[in-house]
Amino acid sequence: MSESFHVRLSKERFVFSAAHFITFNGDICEPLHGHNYHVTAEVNGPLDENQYVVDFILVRDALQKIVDSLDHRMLLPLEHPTIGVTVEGEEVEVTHGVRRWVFPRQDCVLLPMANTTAELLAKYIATLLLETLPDCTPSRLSVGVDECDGQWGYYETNP
Ligand SMILES: Nc1nc2c(c(=O)[nH]1)N=C([C@H](O)[C@H](O)COP(=O)(O)OP(=O)(O)OP(=O)(O)O)CN2
Repeated sequence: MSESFHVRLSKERFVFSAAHFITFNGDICEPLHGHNYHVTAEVNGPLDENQYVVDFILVRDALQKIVDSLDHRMLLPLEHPTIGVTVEGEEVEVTHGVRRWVFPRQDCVLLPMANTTAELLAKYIATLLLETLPDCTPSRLSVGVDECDGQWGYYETNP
């Protein structure tokens, strides 16, 4: 018989409201728009001395901090092949072809990813979560990001 345990954190307050745009199908670029993103996380592993996979509270508080850091921000990809993102003092200039936007630096989150899709945002959040919880070494971590009422992108890792 094989058995496994996991915990899942899926709370109403794991929400961030942020603006973004992505490109798709080559070089089609969305207009700037926003989402109320929802986040969930699932952690697998053996039980510890408390009979926990991991303390809900630790994961809850770490995930909440990450979610809050993305709330009310412009999400910008630093590794996009055709979206240019340049920090100039207190401003961020963003270009794509002939289009150009300028945002206050403090309103932006500059993200190490090629496109701000739900999938890559889920990977970013999972990576930060593992960094924030060095004592948590799950056999599997899955993070989901919902862009709009049921359109989830997931990232899963076996660290
Ligand atoms: N697999 C993915 N597919 C798509 C993603 C993604 O991140 N992963 N993202 C998008 C777009 O960002 C788009 O904003 C989402 O599409 P849409 O449902 O049209 O979003 P709206 O906020 O406009 O929702 P409405 O219900 O139409 O108001 C596309 N695909």
